[in-house]
Amino acid sequence: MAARTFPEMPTPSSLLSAYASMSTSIMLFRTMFNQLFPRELRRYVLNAVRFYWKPKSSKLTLVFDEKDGLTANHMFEAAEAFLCTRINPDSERLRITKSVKENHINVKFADSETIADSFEGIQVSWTYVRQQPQQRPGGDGDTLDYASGNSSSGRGGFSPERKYIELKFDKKYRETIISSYLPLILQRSEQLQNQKKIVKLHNLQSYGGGPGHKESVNLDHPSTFDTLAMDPGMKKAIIDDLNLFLKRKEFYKRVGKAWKRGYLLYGPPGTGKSSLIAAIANYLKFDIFDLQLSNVGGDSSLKKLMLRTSNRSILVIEDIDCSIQLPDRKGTVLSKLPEVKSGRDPMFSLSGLLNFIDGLWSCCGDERIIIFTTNHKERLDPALLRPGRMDVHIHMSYLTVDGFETLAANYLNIHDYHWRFREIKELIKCKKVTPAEVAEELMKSDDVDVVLEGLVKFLKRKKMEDDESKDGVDDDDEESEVREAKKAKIIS
Ligand SMILES: Nc1ncnc2c1ncn2[C@@H]1O[C@H](COP(=O)(O)OP(=O)(O)OP(=O)(O)O)[C@@H](O)[C@H]1O
Repeated sequence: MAARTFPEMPTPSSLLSAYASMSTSIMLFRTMFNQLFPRELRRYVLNAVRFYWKPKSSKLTLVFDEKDGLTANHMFEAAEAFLCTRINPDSERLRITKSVKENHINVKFADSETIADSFEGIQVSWTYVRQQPQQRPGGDGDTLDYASGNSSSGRGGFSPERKYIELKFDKKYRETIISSYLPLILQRSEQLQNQKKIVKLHNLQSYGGGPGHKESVNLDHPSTFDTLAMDPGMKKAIIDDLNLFLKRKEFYKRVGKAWKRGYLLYGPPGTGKSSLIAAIANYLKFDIFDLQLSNVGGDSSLKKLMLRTSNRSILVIEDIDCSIQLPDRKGTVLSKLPEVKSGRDPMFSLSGLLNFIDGLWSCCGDERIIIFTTNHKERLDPALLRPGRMDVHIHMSYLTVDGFETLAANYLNIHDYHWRFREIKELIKCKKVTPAEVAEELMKSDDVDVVLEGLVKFLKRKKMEDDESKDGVDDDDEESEVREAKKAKIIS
């Protein structure tokens, strides 16, 4: 068998000299390259190579910075509010906030947490990022104003803390996300803000208050449409009307009318006019501006007060017949201003007032509701009652059987039946009694049987007194209704 021959193996010294000459050539080439191509050109070429060779990402990231320059970025706030409703149950870190004025605790997602969401089948992921203040290059130990996040030096220094939210998704859904998902987030966050809104009661006074006088307080009135004792059909009609009003921004613009709605609430005292106003405010989350017309000196003072009201609010003028000079249908003045101070013009006509408010709100008012209340609808200027002036007239009447059931559920927690109900309902049907009177009877004890027995006695007594004093007085006379209800309120 012939012996196998191997090519001649390089010796270690020849390998070493080849390596040395190659290194020398590379160094020589590098030096020549550096000398021939300036640094900027080299960087440019390198970047170009990197750009074209880098694998392209299929993901797009949208960044919602907390601030847009010096102003708050509404999109950041909206995303933050929206994400509170999307927190994963297995989150490991959450932020908790609450301001003194808020009466609830906010649970928010914390830095570095990621939340997954989906929209029309598109998977997206949200990340909250908080960048600590960083020293800028060129800084030489400048101080940082932690309150404002500003550096005290113009050169270098610290960049302030930066908070932002990142939204990542597949690039091909860019249009859908920007034109549909983001508007949805804005809309949801508005709804959430609205739910949390604390309704305020503002007192519109032209003369200002004394020391310690508060112009606005939180409206703590618990009245809602659920707690209101009134005809269920009427309640539904009011809610539908409010909902329609809210939806009709474009409609009002199209027909060239101020986006406002006027309600006239009338009926005897104690039938729930104020409670209905509070229920409307709580339902819409609109602030209430209470205007005492008797305190208003004239047009200019009224204008100033009106300019203090805000959009999405209810302007309330209670007991309109007592606070303004009202000519009756024949033109004679029925009620006078309690006090006419010198220099003021007391001669407001309600129609004039409405014209004035219309004019003002057409140019600078949105989503406004105006509510007048009166115990004497028959005294109002007919011009005010014409269609188109006050859009809805609501008669708050005496307690009905349905209304009693609502009160029994609210005050006594009885939602179905009690053996006393039959007798009580019969008495309510044949005797005019206000919800306020019955509500007061229902609060007299914690014992349901004692309370209902007391109510039966009260209704019987009222019926007896009424039968005795009736003597030909017309029951339909609204004046007598009011007198009677007022008397009952004082006695109880
Ligand atoms: N319809 C109602 N439903 C529930 N509670 C009512 C109703 N009406 C009156 N009440 C009770 O009676 C109290 C007085 O009622 P409210 O002040 O709303 O009546 P009003 O019609 O505005 O009276 P006034 O004309 O004297 O201002 C309320 O705090 C509430 O507890």
